[in-house]
Amino acid sequence: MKSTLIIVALLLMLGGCKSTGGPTLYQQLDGKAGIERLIDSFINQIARDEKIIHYFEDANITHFRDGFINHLCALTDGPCEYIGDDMVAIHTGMNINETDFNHVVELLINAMNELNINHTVQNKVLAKMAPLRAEIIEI
Ligand code: HEM
Repeated sequence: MKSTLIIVALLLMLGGCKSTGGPTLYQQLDGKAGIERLIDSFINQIARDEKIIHYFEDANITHFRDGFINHLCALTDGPCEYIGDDMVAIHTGMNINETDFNHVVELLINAMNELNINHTVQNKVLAKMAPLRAEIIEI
């Protein structure tokens, strides 16, 4: 738990770094099919989590799934254009605190572990997401 938080904090600082050459992160995640598997596992994690599920009480899960898949595809340099609302617009009013944000990141890590995604790739995914936290926490 503690080490996860330290890793997330470090990744926050690394968030601006770009990789050069080689397969895209999208390809390393096994493309669209891999991202779909990951988000399905992530949604299962959220559904089982008593601390987080209440945020999703009024959410349309199919819409959330499609939006998150598309967003992650674009974020990992895949062939997608995210056309949903921006992160601030979506999360405004949810009052997500830092603890819950970190917990959701842990659920995503659980999902990546469940799918045996290697830790180098996991860290790259987290590094892409870390800069978004300011657009999501306590807004
Ligand atoms: C870096 C972390 C996060 C990212 C990248 C992210 C991204 C997204 C995306 C792409 C969507 C769907 C957009 C669409 O409608 O097309 C979404 C929806 C949502 N997110 Fe997040 N999110 C993050 C963290 C969180 C956290 C920590 C929570 C709650 C604790 C949360 C709660 C929600 C909820 C409830 C919705 C559904 C809103 C609705 O449809 O009514 N998100 N998020």
